[in-house]
Amino acid sequence: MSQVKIGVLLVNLGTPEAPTAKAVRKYLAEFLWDRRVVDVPRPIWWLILNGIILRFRPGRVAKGYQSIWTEDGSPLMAISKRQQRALQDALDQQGLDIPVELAMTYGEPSMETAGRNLRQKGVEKMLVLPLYPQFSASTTGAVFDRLAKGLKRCPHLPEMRFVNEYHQHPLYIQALTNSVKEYWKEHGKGDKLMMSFHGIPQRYADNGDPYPRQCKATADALAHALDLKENEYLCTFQSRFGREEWVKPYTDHTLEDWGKSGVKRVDIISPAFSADCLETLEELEEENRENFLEAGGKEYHYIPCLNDRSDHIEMMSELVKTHICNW
Ligand SMILES: C=CC1=C(C)c2cc3[nH]c(cc4nc(cc5[nH]c(cc1n2)c(C)c5CCC(=O)O)C(CCC(=O)O)=C4C)c(C)c3C=C
Ligand SMILES: [Fe+2]
Ligand SMILES: [Fe+2]
Repeated sequence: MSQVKIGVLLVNLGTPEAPTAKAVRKYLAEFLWDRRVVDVPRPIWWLILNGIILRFRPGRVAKGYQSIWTEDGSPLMAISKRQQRALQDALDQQGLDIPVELAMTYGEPSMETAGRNLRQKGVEKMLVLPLYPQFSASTTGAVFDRLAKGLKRCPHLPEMRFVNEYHQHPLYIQALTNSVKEYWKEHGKGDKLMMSFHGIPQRYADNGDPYPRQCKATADALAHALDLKENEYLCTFQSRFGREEWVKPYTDHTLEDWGKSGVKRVDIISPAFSADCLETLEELEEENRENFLEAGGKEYHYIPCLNDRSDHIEMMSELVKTHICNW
């Protein structure tokens, strides 16, 4: 390894500062104005976003955040901070002098704040690790854009490396496998394992976004590691937004079909999220549970995200070491 100091920038999406309509409006206004997320031409989108979405959605979504909010704030933020500290400890314990900072694509801590902190610690080479196992232009691509924007006025750029994805990394698949096996050991095994990934519009996939293909590859690798037969698991997509078609099969529709067709127990895991968040704790734990049970299902088991599990942190540490090799 070189003598020049290397630092790690861990990045996730961002979350509202409070579970209030005002804070959610501020968050959604920034997030949904990003062309990587919504690519509708700006004048039309400005009217829809400001005239409709930011008027009605924040109040409803704030109620969702209220139902999952913790003493340490939004789960996504609290867990991301724990991940940052745990990765820092893991690198320290290996005798590696590599500072780790956390940044969010939207809101705080911003790329500017985190970058400044790394610079103050003497970092000249920066490894950017977006915590999205599957590459999507709407998430990983947005990290890249936001980073470039944050560095626009920087007079001396750090040298950079960027982790695009790790959807089939053996330690990622291993950590997912461990979490499912541990869950089954404690709670027994369901009739089916649903692997529910956050969706994207089908049009984005048609235009070349590799995300759904990588989600399916993750799902198959996990099923293989768990020794599941084809009819024992399914890769589905959740969290639709807007009216256009999103990648299928849809999580909610599938759960309804399964409930109606006599599937008694479903176990559900969401491998695209490195930390539990609104989309898992509210949409999967609460909303979709109800969908399945109302359709006739009997038992619904949500398996938590990898969060700050030690095997997840070990995977991050290995990713860091591999990507800084010969630098
Ligand atoms: C895991 C990867 C994610 C992809 C891919 C993704 C794509 C994507 N998302 C939206 C719109 C919304 N997503 C929202 C919440 C949200 N999304 C992700 C991750 C991915 N999104 C996370 C981790 C979260 C939760 C944040 C939290 O605070 O807990 C929301 C906000 C909630 C709501 O209003 O429903 C929106 C909106 C689009 C349009 C998109 C792909 C184009
Ligand atoms: Fe999203
Ligand atoms: Fe959602």
